[in-house]
Amino acid sequence: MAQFTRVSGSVGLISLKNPPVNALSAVVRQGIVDTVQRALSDPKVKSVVICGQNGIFCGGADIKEFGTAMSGPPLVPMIHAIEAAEKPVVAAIEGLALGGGLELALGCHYRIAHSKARLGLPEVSLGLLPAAGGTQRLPRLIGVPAALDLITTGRHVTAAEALKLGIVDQVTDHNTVDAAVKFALSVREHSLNARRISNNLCPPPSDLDALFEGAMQKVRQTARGAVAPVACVQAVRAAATMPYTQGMEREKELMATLFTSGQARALQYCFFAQRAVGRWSMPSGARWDTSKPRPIHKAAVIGLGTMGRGITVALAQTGLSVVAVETQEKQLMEAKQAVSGMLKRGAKRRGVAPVLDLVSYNCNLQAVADADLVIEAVFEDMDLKKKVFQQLSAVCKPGTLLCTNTSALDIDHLASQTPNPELVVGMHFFAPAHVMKLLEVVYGSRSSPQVVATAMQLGKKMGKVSVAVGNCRGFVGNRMLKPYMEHAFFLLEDGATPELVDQALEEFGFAMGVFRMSDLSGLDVGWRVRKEDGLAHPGMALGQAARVRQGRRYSPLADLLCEQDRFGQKTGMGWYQYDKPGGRVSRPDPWLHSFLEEYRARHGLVARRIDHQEVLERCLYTMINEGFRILEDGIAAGPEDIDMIYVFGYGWPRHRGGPMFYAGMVGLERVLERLEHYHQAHPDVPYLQPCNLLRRLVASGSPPIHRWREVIKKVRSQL
Ligand SMILES: CC(C)(COP(=O)(O)OP(=O)(O)OC[C@H]1O[C@@H](n2cnc3c(N)ncnc32)[C@H](O)[C@@H]1OP(=O)(O)O)[C@@H](O)C(=O)NCCC(=O)NCCSC(=O)/C=C/CCCCCCCCCCCCC(=O)O
Repeated sequence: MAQFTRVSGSVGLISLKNPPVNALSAVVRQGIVDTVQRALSDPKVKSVVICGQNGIFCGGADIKEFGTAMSGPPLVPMIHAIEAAEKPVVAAIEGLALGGGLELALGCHYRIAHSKARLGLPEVSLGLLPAAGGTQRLPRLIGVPAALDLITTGRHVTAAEALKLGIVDQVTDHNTVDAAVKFALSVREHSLNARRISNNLCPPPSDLDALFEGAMQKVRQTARGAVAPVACVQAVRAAATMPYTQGMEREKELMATLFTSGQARALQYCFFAQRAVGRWSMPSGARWDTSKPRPIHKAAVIGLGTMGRGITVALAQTGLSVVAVETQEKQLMEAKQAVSGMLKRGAKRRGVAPVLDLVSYNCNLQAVADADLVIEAVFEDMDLKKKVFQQLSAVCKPGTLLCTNTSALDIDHLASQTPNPELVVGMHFFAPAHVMKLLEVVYGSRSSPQVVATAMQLGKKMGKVSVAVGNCRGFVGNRMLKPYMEHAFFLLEDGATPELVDQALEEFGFAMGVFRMSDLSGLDVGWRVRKEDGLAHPGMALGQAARVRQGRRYSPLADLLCEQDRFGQKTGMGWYQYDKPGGRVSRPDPWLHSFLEEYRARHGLVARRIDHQEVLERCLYTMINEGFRILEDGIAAGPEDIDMIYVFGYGWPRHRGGPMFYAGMVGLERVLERLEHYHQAHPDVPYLQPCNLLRRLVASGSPPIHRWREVIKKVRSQL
């Protein structure tokens, strides 16, 4: 709703009230329409201030309403009426003015912001564009280049930047509403014509065509198939080339195509899913709102390889004091230099002082004795990790949380090495750990809810999207990666090339195709795991049973490359070739193509034409099938958990919502039918066998994703 009061004799104060962010719901819009009308018709009111309650101006349109039938007064005429008012209207911007909130402010004649406020038009990240006049008013106010930047990236700006750009007229460190009221009193007699942004022309850029071509090229390169950034450029172009009324028509037309698109639905799903994963639960019934995190003042990191260094940086940047431990002096000094460099660069980027003093370095494990939480990040080797856990149990003060950064190992087994398994939890970071947004918090069968809550809260403080998952081989992310990668290998056997598979996946929107990703992370990582599992050892790939292991289809292709030291980028060759070891730019490798031909000939395989659809179906549907198994097993509480893990940790295109959301978009019947088809063709690949939960969802009429949990619950209760 919106409240009206008269203050300082002649200022009508309209206050938006819709906690937590004063989103412009139907009720709020109606409230604004009513109160503006009241202010304009009251002869005692000479000027108007619009503000938001609880220190927040407005977080924009109510995203929850997007999926429902529109009701209440529409935003565009509401903002036009404000702009057309004959009394000066001033926006008092505290906290946030985002999306429709900023568009409302742009319809006002003046804008006063608090110095701590943030402003932006983030609609693009919801698959939309600022369709309440934002694409037409902002370029007229601040010029095309700056408007293109804000609208196509959706980035928020500080009040200081907003002042510099010309979005706001004044910034205050004091009470914003008081400042706005004072300002409103001072301008009550002023002429408003020049203050109505829609009356003005866009400042003409020097070379319009080149500017928009450049902008279009940039968004196409970075958007990975997302359509909203492209529509944003088109809408701003309309502002630069058309009269306001026509520009508004174009804005509306472009918005109409986006509004009902699958991409907008996917991105809005991601917005809510990202928040939903914070409301975690465990199969025991423990939950986020009943489990209190423990205070952490001092943390420790054991093992300062790539992961340990990134974790140290991420922890220190939250303001925690960190003890970083590496057993060898030389490695410790190298790590110190690397961590200090990362902290300095990070601080420079964020315009703050580096927190070098928060990190102390030590070769002696005894130094962690008074830490509240220890993250072990030594080499991925169970025996080594067990030893570290035993030592930590002897050294740490009672009650210290013991966390392991493992990507697949058994948390329960590690916990059993300590006298207090309830204090053990997995914290699976993604490289580089100070940059990547995902954290899998892995609870074991005995992890206490309080420990899970602490790890989740720490993840949040580090700026991560933390997802609580159960303990199984590979947890969620890597467990689903296995069938995905395995299928990519099978596709090579069947006739594809790494380039073809990667192209299909990159056109789908993945940041990187599976083979390019494998070259980046190193083929030796998976090889070591397969050797430990008894699936690979030298010579095995050549024998009679080369393509069958443990009773199922197996592709030894990756093992054969490893046997030739083709570990990917680090050795300058893998699925692709590179200029030099450590090179980043991949090129197709003729050697690899001949190798594949010889391999197929040796095994009597006849290459056939594989198209992009087959690549996507086989790679993605097996991955999705495994996702359903994960839900069935209770390893993830809901599909949102899986989707956020893939969006934030594995380069899944956000505008496709995550693998489980994508399955719903494709249609669960279709996914089931294709899995059945491929399983019939490849009965020796168990991953292709559609899982029970998928069948049950289809049998239940393929409910929308927000209703899957009901079916999941039933399936789990029958296990
Ligand atoms: C920065 C934030 C605002 C706050 O962040 P933080 O403090 O960390 O808190 P959160 O946990 O994120 O949020 C707290 C809770 O608030 C909920 N929330 C936040 N913002 C919104 C919102 N805008 N709407 C609804 N709910 C919101 C959030 O979910 C949390 O709830 P819960 O605790 O999880 O329950 C941060 O939240 C943030 O970034 N928010 C999003 C800001 C944003 O993106 N704003 C822009 C919204 S889109 C917009 O404004 C669009 C405007 C133009 C609309 C024009 C309409 C014209 C329609 C034309 C249609 C033509 C089509 C015709 C088709 C046809 O023909 O049929």
